[in-house]
Amino acid sequence: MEDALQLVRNIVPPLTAKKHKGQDGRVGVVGGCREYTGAPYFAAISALKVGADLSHVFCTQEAAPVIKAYSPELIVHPVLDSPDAVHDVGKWLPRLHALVVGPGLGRDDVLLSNVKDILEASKARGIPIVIDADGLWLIAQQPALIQGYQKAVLTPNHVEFSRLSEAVLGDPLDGQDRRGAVLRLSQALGNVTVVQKGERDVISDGKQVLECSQEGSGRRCGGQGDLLSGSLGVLVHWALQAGPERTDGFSPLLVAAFGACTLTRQCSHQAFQKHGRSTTTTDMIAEVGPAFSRLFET
Ligand SMILES: NC(=O)C1=CN([C@@H]2O[C@H](COP(=O)(O)OP(=O)(O)OC[C@H]3O[C@@H](n4cnc5c(N)ncnc54)[C@H](OP(=O)(O)O)[C@@H]3O)[C@@H](O)[C@H]2O)[C@@H](O)CC1
Ligand SMILES: Nc1ncnc2c1ncn2[C@@H]1O[C@H](COP(=O)(O)OP(=O)(O)OP(=O)(O)O)[C@@H](O)[C@H]1O
Ligand SMILES: [Mg+2]
Repeated sequence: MEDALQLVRNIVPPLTAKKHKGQDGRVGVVGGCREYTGAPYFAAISALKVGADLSHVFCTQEAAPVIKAYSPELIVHPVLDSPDAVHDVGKWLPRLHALVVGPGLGRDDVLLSNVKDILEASKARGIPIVIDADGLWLIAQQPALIQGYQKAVLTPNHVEFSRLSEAVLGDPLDGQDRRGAVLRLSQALGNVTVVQKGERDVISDGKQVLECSQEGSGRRCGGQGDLLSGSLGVLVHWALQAGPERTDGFSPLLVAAFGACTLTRQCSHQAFQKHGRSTTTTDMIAEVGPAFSRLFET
């Protein structure tokens, strides 16, 4: 654990007067619909709190004013259900360092079809993509969408992992061998990085397996996974920018994923110490700064 933490510290960019706004990360979150506005907000604000300079949300028209009202810090585009959705998101892609696809996306067929085309356009540009929540639903329907794309990280929870495993390997989940199951899924997807969240988080790029057992808390309130995927959006950019020499031969995406898991669990731990059973994801987001300093700036 300590060795892997050091690798995360190695990818954190220094804060200097020589940089301009945007250099430490412009992240886009694709998600947010009538039912779910909290999830894309949690992901996008977490990216900012970890250290991205700009955080965009691409959501449906209806969700946009709600998400804007949560925070003046987010740039919110009400485009995902428009007939020109792919064009409207596509014109921002050249300016984005990473995309987080899925938090609060929902499962509407029109939205998923737009997201499919957005994924294709992002891959063509080589943009790193974190796929979570309903984005993983889409991947379970069409694994070919992400097959072999080495700049993708999937962040399934228990149920999402079983669904993917069934779709890709035809296997019901083997609960006994989580490391083997994650390794196999990653290999079958052509070395896409997979983060299986749970009591311990198991991470693999199809070659190596890391486990994160940082102390979290017993609270299982919704939104913690969104904090993880949003944080990972920034860390993936930082890790790729730092390159494999700073990650000691480990895949940069593996190191970024380990960082996001450790950070999320530490936020949960710190928030729980203050708020106990009433802890919510908003309390965890308030801990991102202190948790980050404690883990990665020592
Ligand atoms: N505030 C917001 O806007 C938030 C919005 N969110 C958004 O919601 C959308 C749907 O996402 P989702 O994760 O709720 O997925 P879904 O497939 O409906 O599965 C839910 C069911 O799966 C089960 N289950 C879950 N974990 C399990 C486990 N470890 N082990 C075993 N079972 C487990 C459990 O089933 P049950 O216990 O009821 O049988 C649970 O009810 C997505 O867009 C997401 O981003 C969330 O991000 C939260 C905050
Ligand atoms: N049993 C557990 N014990 C400790 N930590 C856990 C446990 N299950 C999940 N976590 C942690 O909670 C965070 C979110 O994981 P979870 O499985 O709840 O994601 P999720 O279901 O996608 O969340 P969301 O509600 O945001 O969709 C991860 O950092 C994970 O490490
Ligand atoms: Mg989730």
